[in-house]
Amino acid sequence: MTFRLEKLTVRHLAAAQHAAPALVDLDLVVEAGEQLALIGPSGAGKTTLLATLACAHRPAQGGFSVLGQDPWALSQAARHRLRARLFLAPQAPPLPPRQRVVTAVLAARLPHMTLWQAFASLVRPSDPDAAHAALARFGLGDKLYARVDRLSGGERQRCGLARLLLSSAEAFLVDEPISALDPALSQHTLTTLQHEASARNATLVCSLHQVEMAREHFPRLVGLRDGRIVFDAPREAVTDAMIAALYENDHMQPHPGHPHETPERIAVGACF
Ligand SMILES: Nc1ncnc2c1ncn2[C@@H]1O[C@H](COP(=O)(O)OP(=O)(O)OP(=O)(O)O)[C@@H](O)[C@H]1O
Repeated sequence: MTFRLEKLTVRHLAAAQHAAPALVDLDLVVEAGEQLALIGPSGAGKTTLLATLACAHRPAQGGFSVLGQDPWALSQAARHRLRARLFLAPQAPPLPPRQRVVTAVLAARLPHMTLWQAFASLVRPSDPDAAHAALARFGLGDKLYARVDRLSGGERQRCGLARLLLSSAEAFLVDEPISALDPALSQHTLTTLQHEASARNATLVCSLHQVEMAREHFPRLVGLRDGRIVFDAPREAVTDAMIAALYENDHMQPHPGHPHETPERIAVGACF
């Protein structure tokens, strides 16, 4: 089993005291190698849930285990090792400006390097062929030596996903990976992520705003709204009425427009 949540409640540290928790009483079990999509309106809690699974938010209440361990009962060093077995791909990867794409992609391996190897890899990319192969799978083979601040939004997004291919993570937590991509690239990107997860029997939890893509690609759909799980079902069991209810009056809800947790808090490059 990769994740087990029992009556899990999560509050943002920066949230007002009277504010409702971002996640409330969540019960969720995700088995090793499962692929599921998180869907739900803006502010539902999808990003918070992914960051919680990545051990970036300490839950306020409830039971939580990751790969058989309670991350918050571990020492900091042990939790760091546990995080290195997970990969969180944020919607907008925090790539350092002026860095070359090759260096940014190879940073996925930093958690498994010694300090000396990590330093040396910043000066001279350790394995450009591997970075090229990962980028090529997302159609970015020609950007190996481009500067990350000269990439388009969609290219940056795919550069962040190329990192995932180089990590040795057992679970991929991917936040809206196709929000900046056109329909053809979206299909290709989701398929690539899913193939990679299947090939290494990694768990894949992916938040998506494109409900039809979620239904087409993922065998299990979890609908979140107001921090609660509204449904958790195989795609065949998810009806149009359930989707309509999940998003009902969504257009009336203001977009939260909040800053997410800072990259520093989540980890360098959000790649553990
Ligand atoms: N850093 C933060 N500080 C305080 N509150 C936050 C923070 N990040 C999110 N929230 C609040 O937590 C709740 C869940 O937000 P979250 O970003 O997880 O939703 P989401 O489903 O990912 O939304 P979207 O689809 O718009 O990205 C919202 O009420 C939001 O305002």
